[in-house]
Amino acid sequence: MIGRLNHVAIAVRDIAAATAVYRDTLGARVSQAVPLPEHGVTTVFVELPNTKIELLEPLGADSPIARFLEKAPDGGIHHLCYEVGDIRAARDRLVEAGARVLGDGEPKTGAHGKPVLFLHPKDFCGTLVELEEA
Ligand SMILES: CC[C@@H](C(=O)O)C(=O)SCCNC(=O)CCNC(=O)[C@H](O)C(C)(C)COP(=O)(O)OP(=O)(O)OC[C@H]1O[C@@H](n2cnc3c(N)ncnc32)[C@H](O)[C@@H]1OP(=O)(O)O
Ligand SMILES: [Co+2]
Repeated sequence: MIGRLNHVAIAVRDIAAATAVYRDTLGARVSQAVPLPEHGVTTVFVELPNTKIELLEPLGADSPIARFLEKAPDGGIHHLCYEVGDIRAARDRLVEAGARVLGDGEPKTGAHGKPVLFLHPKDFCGTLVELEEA
C-alpha cells in the first residue's frame, strides 16, 4: 500500500537556524519558509536527490510541534511521510486493521497541496506516520 518516502520531518525551535544548518553546513537546497496555520506549523523543505526533509517550527498556541518540543527541547525526528495512491482507500484499510487515524479521519490539504492523514505513533512502532496522496 505505501510507496515512496516523501519526507522525513524534523521538529525544530528555530527554523531559520535549522535552515542555515542544512543550507550552509550540509550544502543542501532549501525552500522558503511557509506558514501553514491550519496545521500549526511553519515549514521549510530541504530537497535531497531521493527524498525531502521537512523542517517544522511551531506556529500558534495549539501547535502539535510545541507539545513535541516540550518533551524533546533539542528537537528531533517528528514523523515519516509515505505516499499512497488512494488516501481514502488506504485509510479504510488501516481502520479495518485497527489503526488509529488522527483528527476527524478526513484528509486535510498538506504542504504540497495534496491530501494528507496522520496515523497514531503507538500503532506504528513508536513513529508518527503521515500519508500523502501521490
Ligand atoms: C505541513 C503539513 C503537513 C505536511 O504536509 O507535511 C505536516 O507534516 S503537519 C505536522 C504536524 N501535524 C501533526 O503532527 C498532526 C498529527 N499529530 C497529532 O495529532 C498529535 O501530535 C499526536 C501525535 C496525536 C500527539 O498528540 P499529543 O497531544 O502531543 O499527545 P501526547 O503528548 O499525549 O502523546 C501521546 C503519546 O504519543 C507520543 N508521541 C507524540 N508525538 C509523537 C511523535 N511525533 N512521534 C512519536 N511518538 C509521539 C508521546 O510521547 C506519547 O507517548 P507516551 O508518553 O508514551 O504516552
Ligand atoms: Co509532514
